[in-house]
Amino acid sequence: MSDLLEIRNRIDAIDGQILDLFKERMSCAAEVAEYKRDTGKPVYDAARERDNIQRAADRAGAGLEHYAAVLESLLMEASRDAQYRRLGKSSAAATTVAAALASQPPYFPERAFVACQGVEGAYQQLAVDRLFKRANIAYFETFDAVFSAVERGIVKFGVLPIENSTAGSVNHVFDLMMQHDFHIVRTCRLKIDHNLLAKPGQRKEDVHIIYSHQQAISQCADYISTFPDVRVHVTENTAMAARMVAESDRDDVAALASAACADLYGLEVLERSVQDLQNNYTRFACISRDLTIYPGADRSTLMIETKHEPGALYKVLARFYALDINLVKLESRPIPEREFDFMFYFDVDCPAAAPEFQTLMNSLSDVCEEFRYLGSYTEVL
Ligand SMILES: O=C(O)C(=O)C[C@]1(C(=O)O)C=C[C@@H](O)C=C1
Repeated sequence: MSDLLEIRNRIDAIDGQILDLFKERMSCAAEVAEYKRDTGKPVYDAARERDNIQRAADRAGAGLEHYAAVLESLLMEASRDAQYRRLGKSSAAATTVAAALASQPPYFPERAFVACQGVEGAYQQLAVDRLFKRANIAYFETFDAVFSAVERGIVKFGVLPIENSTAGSVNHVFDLMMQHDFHIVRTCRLKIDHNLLAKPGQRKEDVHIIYSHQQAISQCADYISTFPDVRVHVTENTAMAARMVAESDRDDVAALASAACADLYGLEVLERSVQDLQNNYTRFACISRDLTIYPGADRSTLMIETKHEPGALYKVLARFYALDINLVKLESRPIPEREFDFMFYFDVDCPAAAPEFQTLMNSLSDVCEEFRYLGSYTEVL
């Protein structure tokens, strides 16, 4: 058996040779970039890349072809990246981000006219209060109406729930994102405590109907299962549920809603914090029609449609990896009227002004079918 140290010495020597060749390859890339500057040829050449990958796989032979293909892709990834940097080429998305950064306002507004779904007391309203010091709130019946109000300029901002730590993403909101034009300018995270609310004097033992929003029902599923005989009614939001209980002439109904709703609708809290997991948080997005990047924006959201081929998502992820950009959320939603085609939402952790973010914006279109930049923002905790 060979000595480990001796094998490692051989590996080090091989790595040295590979690195020398890598540097040589990268200086060829620089020459190619100059050629492309003079001729106006695009940096990305899909046919050439396909041939290179095939050649590498064939040459590596059985058992190694996959590794060789991945290695060749990574080499070309680095080559493309260096070429983009050298040429200082700016994609439409990178230009948009640069322009927004150049006209950055000094701070996030304290007062605003804001749209949210539901009625007074809904968690969205609590999120608006977390995001703005003083907000005039316009309530709409649906999430779609909130997007439309922002899109049409009726309000400057809209606030929508996007994900919950217990029940997951608010799929409906993600689906609507595909249909509307908007930007995310801030997000916030709110601790959510659901309470069992009923009319004064009502006993928990007599409750036979519970009203609440689907998300709250999911977050309290174990609690609801402790009621021996109860029917669950889904409402548009939790505050609506509280209002229905207050207006009902029955004496066996209760709502799962915020404690604020008890005061608002003259109800009593029969039981506090009844969600299954005490660590229950919801993230809300503050959207606006215009792209504004406020100071401190260190998170961005991208909507990406990948090619329908093996490794398509991997190539996008490799871009983040190559630029050392951390991914904090990845969500996929089916694209309507297309069979098993998906839209991916990525939240990335990277200051909007960082050079690697500019590089990302410049090079994403090479590895995906389409992408939309939804904005860069700060998350308020
Ligand atoms: O051959 C080219 O046109 C290059 O730009 C070089 C290279 C490579 O590194 O091999 C890089 C990018 C292209 O997409 C194809 C190939």
